[in-house]
Amino acid sequence: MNALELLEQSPVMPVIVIQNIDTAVELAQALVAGGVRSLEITLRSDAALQAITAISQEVPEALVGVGTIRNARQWDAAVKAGARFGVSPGLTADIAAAVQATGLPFLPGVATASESMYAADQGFTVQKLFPAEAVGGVALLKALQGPLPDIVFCPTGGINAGNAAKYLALSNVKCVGGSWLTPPEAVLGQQWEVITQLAKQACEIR
Ligand SMILES: O=C(O)C(=O)C[C@H](O)[C@H](O)COP(=O)(O)O
Repeated sequence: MNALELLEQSPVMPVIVIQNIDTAVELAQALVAGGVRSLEITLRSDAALQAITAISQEVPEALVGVGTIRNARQWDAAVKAGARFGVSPGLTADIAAAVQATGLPFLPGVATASESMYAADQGFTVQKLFPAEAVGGVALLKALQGPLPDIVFCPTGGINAGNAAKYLALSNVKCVGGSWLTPPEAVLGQQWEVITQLAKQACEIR
């Protein structure tokens, strides 16, 4: 699977923080039950790598990736743990080289035309616009379409059920990312039906 095919899996990619390893597998199952297969597990918690391994072993329908990659060591560790794609808030030369060595789909974060051009130069033409709402959102994406028509974006940061459709209507957007499918209180309270409903609603946006 390449990065474009990854974005075509569902209109929303959940950005997930696993605080308690015991919730990882059931959370993944709840999202998959709602039709969301590609799961970005961020490296923002100590349980993240363990969660990536547990989900990749126990939820075969899920496509598990890693988020918040900030250096090449983290990428290598996540791939070893079972991550099949990666997402980063930005891009460094070291990360680009480490990702290229694995050949796995990867969405580098960009916030400006120059960053987008740098990432494309490194071979990444499918990118995450981050933090989407803060850096210009829909207006910025429309403006980038003229000079950078071949770049495809997954905007993330400040996107929710209320504004996702505006993004998904743009021709240079194939998917949006967001944490709203996994509200911490629903995850900690193990309200899996709530998560499944949020995932179902997300699949209907467009
Ligand atoms: O952790 C990462 O990998 C990031 O780069 C940032 C996240 O994608 C956004 O923080 C999600 O944004 P919200 O949906 O507004 O919560």
